[in-house]
Amino acid sequence: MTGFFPDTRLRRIRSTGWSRSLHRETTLTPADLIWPLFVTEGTGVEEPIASLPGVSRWSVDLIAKRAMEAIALGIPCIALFPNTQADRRSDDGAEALSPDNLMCRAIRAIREACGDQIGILTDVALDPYTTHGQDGLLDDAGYVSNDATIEVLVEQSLNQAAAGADIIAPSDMMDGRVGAIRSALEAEDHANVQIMAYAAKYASAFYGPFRDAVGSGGLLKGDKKSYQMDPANGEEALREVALDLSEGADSVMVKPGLPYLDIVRRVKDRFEIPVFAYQVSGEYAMIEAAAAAGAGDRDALVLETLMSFKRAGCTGVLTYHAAHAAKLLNG
Ligand SMILES: NCC(=O)CCC(=O)O
Ligand SMILES: [Mg+2]
Repeated sequence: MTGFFPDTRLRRIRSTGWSRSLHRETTLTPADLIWPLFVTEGTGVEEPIASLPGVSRWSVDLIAKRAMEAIALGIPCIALFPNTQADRRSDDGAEALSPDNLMCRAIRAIREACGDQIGILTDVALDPYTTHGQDGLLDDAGYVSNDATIEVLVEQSLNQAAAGADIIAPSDMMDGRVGAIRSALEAEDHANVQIMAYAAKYASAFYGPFRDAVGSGGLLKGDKKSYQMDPANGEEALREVALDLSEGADSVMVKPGLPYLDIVRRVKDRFEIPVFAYQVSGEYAMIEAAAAAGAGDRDALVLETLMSFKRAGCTGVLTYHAAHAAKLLNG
C-alpha cells in the first residue's frame, strides 16, 4: 500500500533521470527481439517491398549477411519467410517439401556463415508455396482440410529441421499439428529442435503487407476465418495455448501484437510459460505511416511500442523494426 499526499509523492521518483532508471520495472534489450526476414531468388538481390517501407527481400547470400548483422546487434534469433517463385507454386504447395527450396538454402547459408551464434526460426505453413494463398490443402469444396494439411506440415517441418532450423514455428492454425510435428521431430533425431506455436493467431486485417512480401496477396481468394481466430475471442485463445502446450510446444505466440496485448497478459498469467508476440506487417506499416505523416517521432514510437510488449508479459517480440530498434538500444 502507498501512503497519502504529501508524504507520498509519486513524482519524487520520476524527478531525475537516474531515479527513473533505478525504478524502471521493465527492460527492453536487443535480446528481446526476433527479426523476420524475407528471402528471394538470385544473387546480390535486394528487393524493397513497397507496402513495407524500409523492409526488403534478400537473396540467400545477402540473407546470411543480415544474420551476421543481427549477431553484431545482439539480436538472438531471426525468422525466415520465402518469396517462392510463381512457377514453383502449386495447389498442394509441394515446393515446401523440397530440400533445395529457398527456405532450406537460406537456412544452410546462415548456418555456414554464423554457426550456432544465432537462432533460425522457420515458418511452417503452405501459403508461401500455394497457388491459392491458403495455409493448407483445399478439399473439393474449397475448405482447408485439417488432417490432410497436418501430414504435409509434418514433412515441411522435418525438411526444415534437416536443413538446420532451430525453432519450427507452425503458423497455420490447424488443430493437432503441434503434437504431430513434435512426434515426428522426436522420431527423426531432432529432439532439440524447438517448436514455437502460433497458438493464438487471429484472422486479422493487419497482414496485408506480409502477403505482398511473400507474393501470396494477389493469389488469396476469400479469407482465413475457418482456421485463424475470431478477433472477438479471448477465452478461446487460452484453450488454443493449453492444447499447444499439451502437444509439446516449447513456447507460444500471440499474433498480431499491439491489438492483442490483453491476450498476451492473460496467457502469461495463466500459464507462466514463454510467450512471444508478432508485431505484424500492418502494425509496422502503421507506425511508419504515422511517423512519415508527422504524427509522432519514429524512434520513440518504435521503442515505446516494443516496451509495451515487454510490459504486457512478452518474453520477446517478432518485429520488422528489430534491427533499427537494436541500433537505438545499443546507442
Ligand atoms: N506467418 C507469418 C505471418 O503471417 C506474418 C504476418 C505479418 O507480418 O503481417
Ligand atoms: Mg490450435
